[in-house]
Amino acid sequence: MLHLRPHALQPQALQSEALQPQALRHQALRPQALQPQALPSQVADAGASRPHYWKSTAVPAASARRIDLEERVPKLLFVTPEMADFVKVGGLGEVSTALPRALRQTNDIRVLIPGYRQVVAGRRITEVARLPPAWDLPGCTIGRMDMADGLVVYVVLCSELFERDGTPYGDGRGTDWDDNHIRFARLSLAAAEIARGVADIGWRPDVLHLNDWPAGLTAGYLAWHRTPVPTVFTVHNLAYQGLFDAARMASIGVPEQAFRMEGIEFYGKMSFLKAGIYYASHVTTVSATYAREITTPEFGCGFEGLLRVRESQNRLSGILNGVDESWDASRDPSLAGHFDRRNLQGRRLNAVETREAFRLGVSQGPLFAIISRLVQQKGIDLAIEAAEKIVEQGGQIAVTGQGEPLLEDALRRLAERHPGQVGVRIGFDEAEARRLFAGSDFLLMPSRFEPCGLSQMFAQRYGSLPIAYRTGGLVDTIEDGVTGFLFSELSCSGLMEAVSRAFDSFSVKKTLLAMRRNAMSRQINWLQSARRYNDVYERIRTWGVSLPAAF
Ligand SMILES: Nc1ncnc2c1ncn2[C@@H]1O[C@H](COP(=O)(O)OP(=O)(O)O[C@H]2O[C@H](CO)[C@@H](O)[C@H](O)[C@H]2O)[C@@H](O)[C@H]1O
Repeated sequence: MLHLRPHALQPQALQSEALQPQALRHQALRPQALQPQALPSQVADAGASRPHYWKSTAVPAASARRIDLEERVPKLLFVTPEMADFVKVGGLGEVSTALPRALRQTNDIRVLIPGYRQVVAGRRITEVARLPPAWDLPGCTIGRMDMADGLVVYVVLCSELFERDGTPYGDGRGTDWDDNHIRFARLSLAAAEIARGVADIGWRPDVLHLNDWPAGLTAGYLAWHRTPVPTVFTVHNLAYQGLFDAARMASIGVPEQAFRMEGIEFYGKMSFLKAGIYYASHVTTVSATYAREITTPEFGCGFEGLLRVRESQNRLSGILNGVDESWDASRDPSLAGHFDRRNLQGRRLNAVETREAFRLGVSQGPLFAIISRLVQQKGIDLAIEAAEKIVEQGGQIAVTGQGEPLLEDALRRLAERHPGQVGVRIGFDEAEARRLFAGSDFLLMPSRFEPCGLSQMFAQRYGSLPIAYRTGGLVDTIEDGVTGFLFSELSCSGLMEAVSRAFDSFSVKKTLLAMRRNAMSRQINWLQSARRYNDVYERIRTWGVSLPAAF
């Protein structure tokens, strides 16, 4: 029996998520639900992506060797709702750009992403397969893009679902799309059908790597269709659960038997996140500490019981994210001044430019940065409280990010109260963020929970020392007093205790310089993460897939 309890950590964005009761539509379609039809044969240009050896039986010796090698390279489909090459809302977008590229060295990895406007606009895309409608999911086309560096990206083309103004998840003003269950079921079913070979794109993955709730239902479709393809489900943030009214199950082909605790039911709703956790062969999350934390009631958001079971089965691991090579202060084209850990002079130019951009006065005091999605998770309210004291002590603060309107407003008001001392730019400009990492002295990151966190690692790489709550990936990446500052009590006074130590270090230049150098010396890269993922892929391929008995 699993012990599930309501969770307290759900961000507001989710509370508005598609929970309105909806009539059970198209119930008559359900029996056919588990038998998606064969695809139409008009597959344009599929040959282009199909390895030649699939076409020919007479293979010359040299090609045979190549084929042998090709066949031994694992084929991975990486399914994600965002990718910074095209569009990102936060850290998942960064991961989806960097990790597949690191994994390319040892795998034939391809990415599958929805065809948002930002993905398809002005790009050359080759149609490789068509998928018919299923339940309330409209038909779609699978397109293929070859990125400049050779990475293959498949795109689920369905303009009525994906080509909208806004973010991948909503209108960009805080409201999620009401048909997100259809949109991400479409993505997930496309992934499952590629794995089954029903969507013949001339390539079939050995393993699927699914990311966050928008891809979670893939594992469910595979189980319900009895397709023994191993899957890894990565939780980037347990607080986003893809919760929808159970009345919507029929519209996306979720079988009735799946609506139970040993399935996708979660406190009377259906959860795409739970589909991923329950049906995937292996669950990973993005740091070792968060992997432990989510098995506890404090951080488990109600999934701790199931996650404890996965842990006991050796099917839960924490794999730390990396930092990609573009984070190199000696040659980053976004920076106003270049530097490295031996010569930090160039940092000053970034500080000057940042102070100008954020309308801060000239100052000898420390510059604190906040570079974040502006959501409850990130402890922005604590930072705002602490800001008053930081300014009193001679510090300045530059904030960039966007998110919940209430937090955006509170930050604007903070800047109005402290002209020249606090600068706030709502929105997100990657180059400006990089200059801020490179020009600030400290990064404020009092996240209430943090699965891994990338910003603290970017800050360290650019010599800005993170000040963070002792939680999740922050524990695994910040050494207190050496490469940043950690505090243990989640309150304004807890944060201020670490801020005081930061002020102290700022006044002793030798200490500050030593800490900056320590932080910049941290060796964290995506190849380390890729090796760990490879171990997981290898293990689940060896173990095979056990399908749930009920289906
Ligand atoms: N308004 C904005 N628009 C666009 N980009 C913005 C932005 N605000 C910040 N960013 C950028 O997004 C990234 C933030 O990544 P984080 O990992 O710190 O948090 P996030 O909560 O998004 O990611 C979740 O997934 C990642 C990836 O696994 C985990 O590290 C993390 O703990 C988890 O919460 C940084 O690259 C930052 O520069």
